[in-house]
Amino acid sequence: MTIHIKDVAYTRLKTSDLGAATDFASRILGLQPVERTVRCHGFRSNERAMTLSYEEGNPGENIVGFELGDEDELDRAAATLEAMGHVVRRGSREQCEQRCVRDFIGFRDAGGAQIEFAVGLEVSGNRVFYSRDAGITGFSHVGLFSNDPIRDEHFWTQVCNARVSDRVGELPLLRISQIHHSIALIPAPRSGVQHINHQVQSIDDVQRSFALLRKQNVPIVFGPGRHPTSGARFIYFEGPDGMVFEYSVGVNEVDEETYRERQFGFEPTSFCMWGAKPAIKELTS
Ligand SMILES: O=C(O)c1cccc(O)c1O
Ligand SMILES: [Fe+2]
Repeated sequence: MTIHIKDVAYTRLKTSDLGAATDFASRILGLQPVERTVRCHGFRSNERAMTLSYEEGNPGENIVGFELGDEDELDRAAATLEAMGHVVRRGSREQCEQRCVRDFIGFRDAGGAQIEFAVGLEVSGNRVFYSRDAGITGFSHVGLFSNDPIRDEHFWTQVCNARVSDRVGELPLLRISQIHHSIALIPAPRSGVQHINHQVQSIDDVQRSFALLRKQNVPIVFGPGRHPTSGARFIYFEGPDGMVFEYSVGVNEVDEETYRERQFGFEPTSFCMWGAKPAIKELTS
């Protein structure tokens, strides 16, 4: 039975310098700090209590969490994954509290990426109070490294409910709702989170952040530009430990009845229709 993912929910990032990482998440990225223990700092970007966290550890060991419908769905997902040979861990009470969820399971996908499926994601009664006026409207998608995009696309689309919206060369953009994509699989000889996308309100916000990032000497690795695939106007920049962050606006919605996946060539114009060239090695070679 298909694992029905509702949404991408959170990323949990590890860093060797917690101070610098949390400073970046609030002062540059602009998220709202919400929880702070000695070892772990949480942030929010939408109605949910927590959508991103930093803790001390090996930066390669990041986690991405997805929302499932309910506990039955979670149990079925655990059974499906175990039948496929994955080792599935149930979240402890403490781990659930850290994530602001009622329950979750964690496993490594075939390429070794740490994935979590969670239910009962806590929502905050207070609207988000962003640390800076970046115009963020929410957490929207993740790029995941994949050392075998065909295998991983099969997992997300056959074992789970994702659909292919577009492919750029071997790089599939996968949707789990009407939004053009929530997961991008980036071919690379490694695993884990490659980039984290937040939507912003307008092209003005993209341009304002471009100026701010330059002033703050944050490496801009792509854009400002416009993706011909999703239609979004974007800018990508590099955060702590080499993690790439993207702001974008205007991601197309897909009509499930009439949409047909498209194949783009693996070339710069497929990533940006304005002529910007990515300084991200996985998007160039
Ligand atoms: O928005 C997109 O279409 C897109 C395409 C390639 C790579 C990305 O990160 C994207 O967000
Ligand atoms: Fe993206």
